[in-house]
Amino acid sequence: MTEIIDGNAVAEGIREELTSCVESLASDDERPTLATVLMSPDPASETYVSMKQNDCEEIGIETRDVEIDLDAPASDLFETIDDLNADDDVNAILVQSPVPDHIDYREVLERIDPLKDVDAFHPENVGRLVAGYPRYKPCTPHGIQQLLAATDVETEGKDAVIVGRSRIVGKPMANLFIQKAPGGNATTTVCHSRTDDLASKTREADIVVGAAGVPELIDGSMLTEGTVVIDVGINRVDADNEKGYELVGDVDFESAKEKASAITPVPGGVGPMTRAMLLYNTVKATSLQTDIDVELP
Ligand SMILES: Nc1nc2c(c(=O)[nH]1)N[C@@H](CN(C=O)c1ccc(C(=O)N[C@@H](CCC(=O)O)C(=O)O)cc1)CN2
Repeated sequence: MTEIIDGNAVAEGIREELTSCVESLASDDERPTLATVLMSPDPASETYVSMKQNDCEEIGIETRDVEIDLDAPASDLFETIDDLNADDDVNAILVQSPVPDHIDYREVLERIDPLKDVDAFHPENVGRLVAGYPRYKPCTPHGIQQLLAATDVETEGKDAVIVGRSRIVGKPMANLFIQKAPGGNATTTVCHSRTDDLASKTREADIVVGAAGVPELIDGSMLTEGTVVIDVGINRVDADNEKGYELVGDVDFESAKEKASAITPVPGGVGPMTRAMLLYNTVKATSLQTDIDVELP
């Protein structure tokens, strides 16, 4: 029987545990605050940011919501980040990606105070992760580690194949999988658009992580019986319904399900975990900044 991994349920459990951390910080007058900055040409970004704000509200994290016009100069965004860096009441900053073409995303990431960088995309935080002593783990790959743990999937000694080499998912996922730590110790291959014969790589895997941003790139014919399949893709494809689109993963769910021992759906798999781990990092950021210990899940 294939297990359908319920990301909403695992995320709900994590939110419940984080609620007591938030209350403990708040009882010391240090209620965590997350600032979200939205200047994104992707219509989906507004939805993601508002979901993140709702999650914060649910567990008692305060939010600051900044929206910047798409055609505003880069200096507007940089001044916003500077102000949030300097604001002692703000513990965590997130600039939703993608940003418009006239903004240098690298400059954005380098501008955010690394202690408030709850996406963990600042070079200092990336460096710490690569070196093996992460301050914050990037939300999506951390969420995947938590999903695998909740499903009792052992990574140690397993062959993990990641399809996609993005800054947000592919690269940090590989770094977490190769760490000498729980949820790591996997023999890890990173595939990408120039990989020859992708199917020959995915067929060798015990765990496949689809994170290429290509709808239904990975199908059942590319998998071996018993593989654990984690689908990171959240692609909006045109559909004849009220919204005008439907969400499709990087994995062809129906055919992959026939081979997988466990598989994440889209929606309801990795997406809710990305949001839950943002809350986790916001709580951790507040704890680090205030020297108040909390017991993170
Ligand atoms: N600054 C960041 N930008 C982006 C990140 C990120 O981690 N940090 N990741 C992605 C998008 N993303 C988070 O921002 C994200 C995408 C989707 C979901 C989610 O919960 N999806 C739901 C379905 C939502 C829907 O109905 O459209 C699901 O899969 O069930 C959460 C976070 C790019 N940008």
